[in-house]
Amino acid sequence: MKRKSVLTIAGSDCSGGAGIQADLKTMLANGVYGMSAVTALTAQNTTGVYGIMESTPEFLRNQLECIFQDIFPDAVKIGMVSSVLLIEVIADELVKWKAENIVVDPVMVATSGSSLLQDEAKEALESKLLPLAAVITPNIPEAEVLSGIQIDSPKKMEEAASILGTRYPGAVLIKGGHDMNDANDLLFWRGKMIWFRGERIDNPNTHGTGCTLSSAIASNLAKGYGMEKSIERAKQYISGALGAGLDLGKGSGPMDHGYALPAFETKDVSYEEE
Ligand SMILES: Nc1ncnc2c1ncn2[C@@H]1O[C@H](COP(=O)(O)OP(=O)(O)OP(=O)(O)O)[C@@H](O)[C@H]1O
Ligand SMILES: Cc1ncc(CO)c(N)n1
Repeated sequence: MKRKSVLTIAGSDCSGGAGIQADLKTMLANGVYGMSAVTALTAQNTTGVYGIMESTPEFLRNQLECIFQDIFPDAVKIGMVSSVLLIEVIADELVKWKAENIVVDPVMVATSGSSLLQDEAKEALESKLLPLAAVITPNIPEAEVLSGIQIDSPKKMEEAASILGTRYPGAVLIKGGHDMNDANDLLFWRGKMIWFRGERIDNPNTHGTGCTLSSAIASNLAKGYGMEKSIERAKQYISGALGAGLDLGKGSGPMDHGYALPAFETKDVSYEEE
């Protein structure tokens, strides 16, 4: 039996809610075979990022070669890549292997406020990775940095999307999770603006929402859905994962990636604290 496969190139989150761990859980839940090339180990939890240890460029290349030579991914999601040399290796490998359906989440700052991108790497991200993407998925602060304009209204989101959509060949999805009123995301694609309306779910546990959305989009593209359908289904998935109301950790906790999975465990594994 064959299955569509997706590769994530991102950082590890030892607390399991974001990064590689969120990506692989999302891929499993969305019916694709997940693979990972680790760019960095992070020591983090729901309250913050306390350490980063990067992969060497050589070892990242080694991981990518192993993957592409063997199980060629139907889509690739790129998350945290914090240094210029790692960005160069990724761009080089993706071009060499003619990777398709590339989703770039330009991760700059974690939900907890910690920086995940070195200053000089921002330019490399812009010039080397964003041009390879079928879609880029900045949140509002990232879209402000990339477009150079301040975003304080839906009109400004449209302006930033159009600046980025004109600059890069792929689609641009600006995520509205940082808008406190609702959770509407804006897609600029092939000259059209398309709003994806999302009801804001009252849940403070949003660790890893960005990683999860981009992995769900990559999974859907791998399965052959078009761009709009892939985003629509990814939003449905993330709303379900947030709405499931998992509550773990002392800070902004993780979502329930497995909310829609038939689990092997038949006992009810959820419980309320006394
Ligand atoms: N409270 C919420 N209710 C419903 N949808 C939400 C909520 N918060 C975020 N989302 C959705 O989650 C997705 C990710 O958006 P967000 O802006 O949070 O990304 P991000 O900032 O990159 O995430 P991260 O916190 O992982 O860095 C978007 O589709 C957004 O609309
Ligand atoms: C490893 C990693 N990637 C991305 C994010 C952004 O949420 C995070 N917190 N950690």
